[in-house]
Amino acid sequence: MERYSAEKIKQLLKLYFIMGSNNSKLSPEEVLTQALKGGITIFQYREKGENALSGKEKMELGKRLQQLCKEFSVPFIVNDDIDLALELDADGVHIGQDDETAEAVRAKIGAKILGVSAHSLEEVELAVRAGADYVGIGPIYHTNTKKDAKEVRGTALITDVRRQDVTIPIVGIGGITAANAAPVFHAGGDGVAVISEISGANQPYANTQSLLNALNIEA
Ligand SMILES: Cc1ncsc1CCOP(=O)(O)O
Ligand SMILES: C=C1C=NC(C(F)(F)F)=NC1=N
Ligand SMILES: [Mg+2]
Repeated sequence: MERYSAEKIKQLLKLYFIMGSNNSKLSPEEVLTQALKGGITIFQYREKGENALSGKEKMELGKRLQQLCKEFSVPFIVNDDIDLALELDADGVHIGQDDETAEAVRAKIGAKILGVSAHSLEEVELAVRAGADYVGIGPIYHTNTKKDAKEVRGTALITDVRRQDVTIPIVGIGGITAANAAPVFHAGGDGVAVISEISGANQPYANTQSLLNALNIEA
C-alpha cells in the first residue's frame, strides 16, 4: 500500500470528527451514525480522560465505530494507542508530543495516515521531517473538552506556518463551531476538527450539516 498524497489528505481533513465514549450525549454509535450521515470526512476514536474505557471494552467500541466508518468509506483514525490501531487495522493514528516519536510510529504503521499535534513552528517542522501526513494545530478557541489544552492561539500559528511556505496539511482544533470555523480556512488550514459541537449535540446530524454549510462544502 502506498502513502496518501498531500492532496488526498487535505480533502480528508475538511470536517474531522473526534469522539470517545465520555464525549457523547447520545450513544457513541448513534452520534457517529448521525455525523457520518451528516457528511464528516474523517473520524478519530479518542478514548481518553475521565471514565474512558480501556482494554477489551475500549477495543470492542473501537471495532463498532470502525465498522460504521467502513459503511460510509470514511477513514477511521485511532488517537494515541498505536497497538489498538494495528490490532483493528485502522486507517491511521494521531499522536501528541507526549507520545512515541513520529519516526517510531511511522516505522510501526507503514503507509497508514500519521497525524501529529503541533504547538509551534519547530514542532510542525519536526513533524514534516518525520513524515507526518498532517498536523493538528490548536486550541484555536477556548475549549472545555481537553483539560490540559495549551494556550489558546487563534489562527496565528497556522498563518505563521503558511508564511514560512510550509505546505503540510493542517487541521485546526479547539472550540470550533459552525459560527467560527471559516477563519481556520482563511488562515491556510485545510480542515476543522471538532469534538463537542457534534458529540455533545442533541441533534448531531443537524450540527454536522451546519458545520459543512459553514465550510461551503456540499454535503
Ligand atoms: C483534543 C483537543 N486538542 C486541542 S483542543 C482539543 C479539544 C477539542 O474539543 P472541542 O471541539 O469540544 O473544543
Ligand atoms: C490533540 C489532538 C489535536 N489534533 C487532533 C487532530 F485534529 F486530529 F489533528 N487530534 C487530537 N487528538
Ligand atoms: Mg496523545
